[in-house]
Order: sequence, then C-alpha cells, then structure tokens
Amino acid sequence: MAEQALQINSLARGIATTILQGFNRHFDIFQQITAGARQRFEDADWKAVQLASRERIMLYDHRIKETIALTRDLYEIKTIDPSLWREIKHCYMRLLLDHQQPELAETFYTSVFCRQFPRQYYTNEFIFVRSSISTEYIDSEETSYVCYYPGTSGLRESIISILHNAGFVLPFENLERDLRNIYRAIVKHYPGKTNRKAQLNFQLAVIRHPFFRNKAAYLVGRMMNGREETAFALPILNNENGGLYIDALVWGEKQLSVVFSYSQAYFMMEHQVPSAVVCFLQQLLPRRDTSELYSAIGLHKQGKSAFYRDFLHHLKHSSDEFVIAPGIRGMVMMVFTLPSYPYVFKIIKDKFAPQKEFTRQQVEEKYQLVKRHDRVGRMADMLEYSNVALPLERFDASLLEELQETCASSISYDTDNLVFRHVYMERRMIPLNIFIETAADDILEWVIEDYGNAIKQLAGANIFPGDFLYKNFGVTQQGRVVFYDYDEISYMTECNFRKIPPPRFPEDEFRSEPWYSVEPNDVFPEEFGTFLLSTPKIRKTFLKYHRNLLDARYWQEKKDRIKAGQYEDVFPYPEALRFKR
Ligand SMILES: Nc1ncnc2c1ncn2[C@@H]1O[C@H](COP(=O)(O)OP(=O)(O)OP(=O)(O)O)[C@@H](O)[C@H]1O
Repeated sequence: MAEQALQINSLARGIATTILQGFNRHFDIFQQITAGARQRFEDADWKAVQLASRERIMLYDHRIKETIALTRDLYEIKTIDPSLWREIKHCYMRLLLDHQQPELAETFYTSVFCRQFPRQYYTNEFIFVRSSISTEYIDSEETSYVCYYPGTSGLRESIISILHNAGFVLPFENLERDLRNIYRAIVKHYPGKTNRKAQLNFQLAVIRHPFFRNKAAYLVGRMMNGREETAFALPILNNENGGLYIDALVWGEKQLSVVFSYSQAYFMMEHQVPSAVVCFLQQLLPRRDTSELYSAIGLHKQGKSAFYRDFLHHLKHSSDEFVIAPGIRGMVMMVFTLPSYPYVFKIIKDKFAPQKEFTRQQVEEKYQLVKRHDRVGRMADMLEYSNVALPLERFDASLLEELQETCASSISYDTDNLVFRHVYMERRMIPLNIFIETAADDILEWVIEDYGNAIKQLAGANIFPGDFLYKNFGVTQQGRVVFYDYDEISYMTECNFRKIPPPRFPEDEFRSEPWYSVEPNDVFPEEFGTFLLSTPKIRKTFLKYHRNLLDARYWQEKKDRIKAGQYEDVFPYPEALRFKR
C-alpha cells in the first residue's frame, strides 16, 4: 500500500514538473517575443510588429498541445485517474511556491487539464477554479515601477530620468521641445501652483518598461500631488528618420482608459512579474478589471481565466435572468446578456439566414482573425469559451425557447445547467442603431462622425467590415464607436472597389438586376448611401465628415497604400492632445 502511494506520488511529481516546464518554456518564448518590441519600434519595422503580435497570440495553444503530447508520451496517460490528478495538482501547487508567475502557471495547468478531460472534473479539486497562491508582493530583481521626485530634482530632470530609464537607444529629435510641451501640458492641470515648488509635492511613479503597441511606445504612470493622484501616459513615436519624439500627454483615468481599451491590440510590455504590473495598472484604472488588464499586456489567457472567475462569482451574488440582448436579432449569432453584468454572450446559430452564404467554420475563422489582427481601438476583443455551464433557472423563458430553436446543436442539459458547446463573450455596448434613435442633435453629429472615423481607421488597418449597418456597431462606455459583427469582414486587399458604370440605356436604371457584371469581391461604395443615410439629419452629418466613404477612389487609394506597405497612424487619444512639432 505504502509502496503504491509512493509510486503515485513520484508519478504525480513527474507530471506536475513536466507541465510546469511546459509553462516555463511558454513564458520564456513569450518574453523573448515581447523583448523584441523595443528593437522593432526603433527600427520602425511595422510589418515585424504585426507578425510578432500575431505569433505571440498563437503561442499559448501550441505550448498546451505540446505539453499534453509530452505528458502522454512520457507517462502514458490516456484516461483520467482522479486520485492521481488530485495528487498532481498538489505537487504543482508546491512547485509554485517561489514562482514569479504563479497565477499564469495555474491557468496553464488548468488549460492542460481541461483540454484532456471531461467537464465533470472541472472543480477546484482538479483545476484552479480559484487561485491557490497570492501574487501580492512577489519579488523580482527589478521593481515594476520607479518613483521620481520633481519636488527635489525638478520636473524637467524627473522627466529626463524617466525617458533615460526607459532605455531607448535612438535619440529624441528635439528633447527640449518635448520637455517644454510636457511641462506646459502638466501646468494646465495645476493652475497657479507650478511656480511655487512647495505647493507641488509631486511624486511620479512610472512603470519601468515602455508599453509597445503598433507604431508607439507608451510610458505609463501616475502623478501624485498631495492627496491628488492622476494617471498619465506619454506616447512616444518614431519619426522614421532616426529620432523619437513625445506625441502627447495622456492625462487622467478617462483618457488612459481608451489607451487600454479592449478594442485595442495587446501591448508588448516586458516584465518578469506581470501580476505586479497589473496591480499597478489597476490603481490607475480602477474601472478596468484584472481580466482586461492581463489581456491588455498580452496575457489574454490569464484575462480569460480572471474573467471567468469574476463571472461565476457575480452569478452567485446576483439573481437576475439572462435575456435576449436588446437590438435587432442576428442572422448568424444568438446574442444574450445578463443585465447586471456588462457583457454579452454570443452563440453561433445552427442555420444562418439565406443571404449569409458561409459556414460555421468560416464564422469562427473570422472571429479568430479579429483576435489576431490589430483592432485599432475599433473592434471589440472577445473571449472564447468551450463547454460553459450556466444555471438553467437563470434563463428567461423566451430566451430559452429561442436558444432551443436556433442553437440546438450548441446546447445540452446537465442536471440544473445549460451547457454551451461554444460561446463568445464580449463587452456590452449600446448598439448604434438604438443609440441613434434617442440621440440629441449634437450627440448624433458626434456619433456619426465617430462612426465614419471607425470605418476609416478599420480600413487603414486593412479591415473591410463588409456590413456597415448601424446595428453592427456599438457605443462603448468611453463614448467610442466600435464594430462587433465580424462574420462578413474581409481584408481590404481582397476587395475590388469599383465605381458603378454609367447606364447604357435610360431603362438600365429601372432594371431589378444590375446592367454590369459583378464579381464576388466587388464593392460599390456609392451604394453605401442607400442604407446608411436613412434620415436627413444623419445624411447631412455623414456627408459633412465622410462624403469620401461613398467614393470608390477613396477606398482604392487606401487599399493601394496598404499594398505598398504603408501603415496608417491611429492614435488612441484625441487629436487635440497631440503636441505641435
Ligand atoms: N457587444 C455587444 N453589445 C451589445 N449588444 C450586442 C453586442 N454584440 C451584439 N449585440 C446585439 O446582438 C445583435 C446581433 O449581434 P451580431 O451583429 O454580432 O450578430 P450577427 O448574427 O453576426 O448579425 P448580422 O445578422 O448582422 O450578421 C446586434 O445587432 C446587437 O443588437
């Protein structure tokens, strides 16, 4: 008996060690790709930036598969042996005692387990439904942030030190000018105080490493003046001529929150202890949950795991029902929400409306494309889950009926739960068609302008939304228009933008069929007006700001620029914040 226990124990230790080695390897490769961000930024190698971003997102699944294959090969695991796996989890927990990324390693373990074994074992006995270890005050050789004291060394010197510590190799094209710009921008926020040193009891705490994304690097921190605390970021750009410059001062939680939005691509930000970075960021952005912050720094699987924990906790402590999401029903997706929780749940329907000529697999591929693509602040990130069990009693009767009608192949019943084979979860927004219905004139003008900007920025990032209808866009809490219906997107470079040929005879215009031939990838921007410019007010605003969206030449030129390898600038902060150069 004792010998058998010993055997189980040594087998468990072996398997736990193999899984942890799998995670360590994953994190090493993740760090290597992340560490390359500085070079890519300084070389202005934007193509490499996009490739690295895509590669890093896909790493996790490769490592999970590899680790499962290895444990199966080494230990001949075929079916689950519950007592062995209980022991493996204990061994794994012991191995994590001094680990610097224990929460990530736990998630990795859970993924390895869940990919192999059935749902009835997804309990805290076998996986990390709850984390078993605290990530507070984990030590690493370098601290996550550095403090500066403008009260003693002066604001100018402090900013110079911050830039110096960020470790850029390229020089700044005109540092004096940038320092003046920052100084002026800060002064605006402290009227009347800047000349009196004693009143400015500043402390600046800045995350040591820059956050790289697309064509920018952001230095992120907080400024403390007495009891006042303000989050800020300094976006740094490359002039592509051997020099760097500071483009703006992003000031306060609201502005910074847009920089860290779920509709942006993930940052590349190097640190041995991500939990410390997330903890710091949470102080700057208390309204962003840990899930979003982990995702923001590229640890989207941790984001997913944190989200799910939070969601289960919320379910336990709420009593409202899942209901059909307000708005126009999807022809591809069945969308529902829990009013007390700011997310929607999307299930792919069994059958699509006839005009949707694609398959379930193609829809999934489009969603994956968005996950890996630069979302430029205009496409919502989504969390994808398999086998999600939700309490049946929390489903509104009409929702349940509609789910059964439209998604039967994706749902099953397990005692008191409804189990979804596959779900996308996404931040809830106000569908633009609903927002427009009640918007006052000035708000309508602003939202239509932003809607057009969203389309233009997506186009600049090589995304053609396919379906421009207002119902496919939402308005976020920060008041930005974001696209969320991905089933018809394609790359701009795959589209053929055409002007409608003139009619050959006057009767042509009255025919039900076009008088010209149309290939599958042809797009006629002149036609957008028919369904977008529904009311005079919308028409007037749209044409004021975005008349060019109805012109095939505009689209073709954008496409040509992408083909020529030009990457458009998209700033996650208002144009008005940008410094003059
Ligand atoms: N993130 C979200 N926040 C709020 N509501 C949403 C969200 N995503 C979807 N909805 C609601 O669900 C509806 C259908 O969603 P979605 O557009 O993703 O489905 P679809 O089947 O792809 O649509 P379509 O028929 O246009 O292809 C939307 O029109 C909107 O009312």
